[in-house]
Amino acid sequence: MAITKAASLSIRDSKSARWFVLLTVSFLMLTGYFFTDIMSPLQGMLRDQMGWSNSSYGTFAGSYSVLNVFCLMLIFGGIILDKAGIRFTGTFFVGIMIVGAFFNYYAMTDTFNNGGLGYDFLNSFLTDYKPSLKMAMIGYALFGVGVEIAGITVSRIIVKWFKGKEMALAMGLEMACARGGMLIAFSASPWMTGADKIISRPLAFGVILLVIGLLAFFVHNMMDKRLDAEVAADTSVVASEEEFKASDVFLLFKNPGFILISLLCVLFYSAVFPFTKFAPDLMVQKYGFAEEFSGMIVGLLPIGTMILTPIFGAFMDKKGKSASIMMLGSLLLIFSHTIFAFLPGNTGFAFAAMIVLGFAFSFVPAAMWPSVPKIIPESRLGSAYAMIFMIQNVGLMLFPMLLGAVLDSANEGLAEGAALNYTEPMMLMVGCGIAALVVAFFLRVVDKKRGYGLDLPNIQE
Ligand SMILES: NCCCC[C@H](NC(=O)[C@@H](N)CCCCN)C(=O)O
Repeated sequence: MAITKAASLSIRDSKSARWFVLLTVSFLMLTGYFFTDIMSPLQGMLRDQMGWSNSSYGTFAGSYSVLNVFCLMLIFGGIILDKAGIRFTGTFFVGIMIVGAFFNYYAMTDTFNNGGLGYDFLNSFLTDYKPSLKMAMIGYALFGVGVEIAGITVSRIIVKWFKGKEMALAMGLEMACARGGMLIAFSASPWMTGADKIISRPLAFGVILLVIGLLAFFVHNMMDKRLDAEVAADTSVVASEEEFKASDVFLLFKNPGFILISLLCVLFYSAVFPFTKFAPDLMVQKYGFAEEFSGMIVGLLPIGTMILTPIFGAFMDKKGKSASIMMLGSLLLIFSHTIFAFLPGNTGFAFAAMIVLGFAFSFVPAAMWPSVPKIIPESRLGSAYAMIFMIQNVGLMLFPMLLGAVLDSANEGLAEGAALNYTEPMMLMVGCGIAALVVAFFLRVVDKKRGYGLDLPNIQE
């Protein structure tokens, strides 16, 4: 439903109400991102205790996106969101997220690995893959559907409450909270396994946190219901019902701005999230950090972005320049990965590269997500975010698998106990950065030609 004219004040005009709504959904995303990265600093333990190779670990990390890509789950999610609304879609898919997380937890328990429910079945086929890996992949794939559609729903919620107001700041703050979840996962997960290194412990905590996130979403639902009731009762609001058709999804591809922003999204994020899956191990292997601290070094990345994303968001709300900032962010991405790939394994370089990556990972998301409503009409935003996420998920599926496979093949025949060489996997990341920069350049050109206003401020006076 697109609101074409709002005459009287509504609950969304109350600053405290809309910021409170933001708090509830941001907390939900924090819990989701926490679980997403909960296994990332445990790659070494998974190798030692579960017998997972680097390729197996990469396949697990990529399984996050398998259902999203092959079963088009994000497209269905976007259509459900546009048809059934925010409250139903959010609640249902947060539920899926919790179920998936529970399976992922179960895969790591002794109960399962000592022949628990499903073990024999999963052990009966594709015997090269451990049952723990298969069960974890089923869980993570379901979780990936839930958390991605929850993310699309949250983007839609922020547009609903903040359009024409502090939208980039709100999106920046929501992403900052989500990064807070990553930070806790990277720094706390290895410690949570305890002295006896029990992998299932942090996962159990993650499942409980997700349930609390669902409760926070219920609070949002109450506020959303009130806003909808106000809109329905306000006769001065003309709501134009644009009936959504599945074929509309294809219309998105007639829009060059949409194509370029989707491409930028997949290239940029493929060089960030898949990298973070391997980054703690990179810190151990290349820079010689202890396993317990490796996650904390990677945690510098979300810390930086938590501070910078809202600041850049607020800047773009007032001053604009989003298209140019996306180019700058892509350039910094190349610098950072070049340091990881080619400079010596000196800890100073590790910190420097992480800080540069922090700037890149703040610039591009802060500029890109609030740019989507400037390119796509509000009635199709659910489907547009869904399609962008779906294209992005192709990268999130392939790149961890590729990184794991390249890492294994580059280190074939390595002496027992010798450090893994990460140069080749990191060259892949540099390649993504270069391609992202080229796409960001064309996006800026197309913006100038078509007048999307990407370089204009978000706040309408
Ligand atoms: N309101 C902005 C939403 C996008 C934030 C963006 N998240 C994604 O792109 C997700 N599709 C992928 C998240 C993967 C890790 N959980 C972000 O920058 O985090």
